[in-house]
Amino acid sequence: MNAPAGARTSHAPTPQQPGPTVRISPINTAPSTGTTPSHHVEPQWWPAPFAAAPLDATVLVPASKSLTNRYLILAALASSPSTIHNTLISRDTELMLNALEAFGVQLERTAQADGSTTVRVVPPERLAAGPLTVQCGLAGTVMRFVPALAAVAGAQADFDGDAAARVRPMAPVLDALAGLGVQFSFHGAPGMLPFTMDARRLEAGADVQIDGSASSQFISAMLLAAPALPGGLRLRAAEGPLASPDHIAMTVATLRELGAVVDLDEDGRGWSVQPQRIAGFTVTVEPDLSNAGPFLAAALATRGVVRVPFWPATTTQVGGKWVQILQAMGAQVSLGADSVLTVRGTGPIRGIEYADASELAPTLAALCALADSPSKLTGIGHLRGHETDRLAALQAELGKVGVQVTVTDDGLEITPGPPRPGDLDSYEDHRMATAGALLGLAIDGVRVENIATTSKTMPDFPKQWAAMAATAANPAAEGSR
Ligand SMILES: O=C(O)C1=C[C@@H](OP(=O)(O)O)[C@@H](O)[C@H](O)C1
Ligand SMILES: C=C(OP(=O)(O)O)C(=O)O
Repeated sequence: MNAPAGARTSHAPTPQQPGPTVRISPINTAPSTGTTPSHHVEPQWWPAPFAAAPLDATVLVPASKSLTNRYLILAALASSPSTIHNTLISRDTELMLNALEAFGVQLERTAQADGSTTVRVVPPERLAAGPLTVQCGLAGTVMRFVPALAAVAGAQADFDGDAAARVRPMAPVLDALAGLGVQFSFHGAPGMLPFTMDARRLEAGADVQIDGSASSQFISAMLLAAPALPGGLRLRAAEGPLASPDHIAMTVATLRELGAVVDLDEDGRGWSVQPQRIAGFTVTVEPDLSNAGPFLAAALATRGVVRVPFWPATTTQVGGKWVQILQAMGAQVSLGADSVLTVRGTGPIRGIEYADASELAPTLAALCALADSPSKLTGIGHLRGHETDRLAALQAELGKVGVQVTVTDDGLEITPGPPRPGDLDSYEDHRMATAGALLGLAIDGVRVENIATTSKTMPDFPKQWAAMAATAANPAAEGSR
């Protein structure tokens, strides 16, 4: 992964010919009305497709949110233009693209013949220092990563997001930036959105300590900005568990891939990043392996076959762990020389004990709900601060379909029972919505509220899910992009 700066790094096939440059209509980034408590909206119920027979589908999964938003931040900080092939276009990445434009970054989108989008990122000589406004929606990567970018820009910036974003933890990354001389004024609860920051007196950092127990994104934010900070950065995690450690490793790998020099302390809890201007780069974003999860799990849930093309041979995505997880739960999994991952469900689903599932947890919990034995998920206490309190949400929603869920200090114990139909709430949480879809595939009579919330990372989810489910009735049909 240690390619020289500016090297082409290829993860998935690069679109062959650039198509015409067009302005692609942006995904709606406005808060959905359901997040505004004062505004009553009728719930939109989506009848989840039920598969009465095994699936036989191939699903083209769109690009990774986590990699797209990391590459976008690093392209904004680069010394020359970058080209990001297979950029994810979804609510979270539109919010990031909008934020970059506020800092004077020029973006040129090209629609490719294969349906993917290439974004050329042209950073300004100096990032704009505002005053400017950043709308974070419910995107953790925007609300945590962009304040660090604003610090590097020496900017004055207002940050806000959805109602649900205003209760997501922020303080550790803001404290770390305050340690570098950034000033904050909070307009709601201290340490939370909305706030105004003033980074005009940014200082070179000595050692910075950061609490990484509520989200890995605090550490990732500081590391992504680190090469551009005066003097680089020496960062140590404070005592306590590290949330979603795979995402920190992804950040380090992405920085190194683009030529940054990052040294890791022996205990894995400290990072030294040298100051440097990263050169512009060309990359192709991998498919989102976390979003592949519900589709792959569907093979197990229906004792069918699901294939995902362009599966990377090696990856830093936590979703790469689906291979081991699904095998442990009873699936046959193979990765062909053609990079197609094939998952086959042939028998009952086995329960699992699993640590650090991170963003895979809602889908995994739904699969555990369909198993023939209990499961235990640990290392996910911090999911209380995700798009919603996912531990409470999973307990409530799995309970509706007959599953007993105990919430522990750092996870969930899941004991399946006789399944029953139910109406499942999604809490403005894309992964609760996709977990509901998976349950509905196996349990007849499930409806999911506000399936459109999947636009956070996968706007075509309902269409692709329906196409996959339709292969149960007609084994010749293929799930389509
Ligand atoms: O850096 C990232 O891209 C992410 C880090 C993780 O956040 P947490 O550490 O808050 O779990 C993950 O859950 C989120 O979906 C994406
Ligand atoms: C936790 C998630 O998102 P975010 O990047 O908003 O934290 C997620 O996608 O599961």
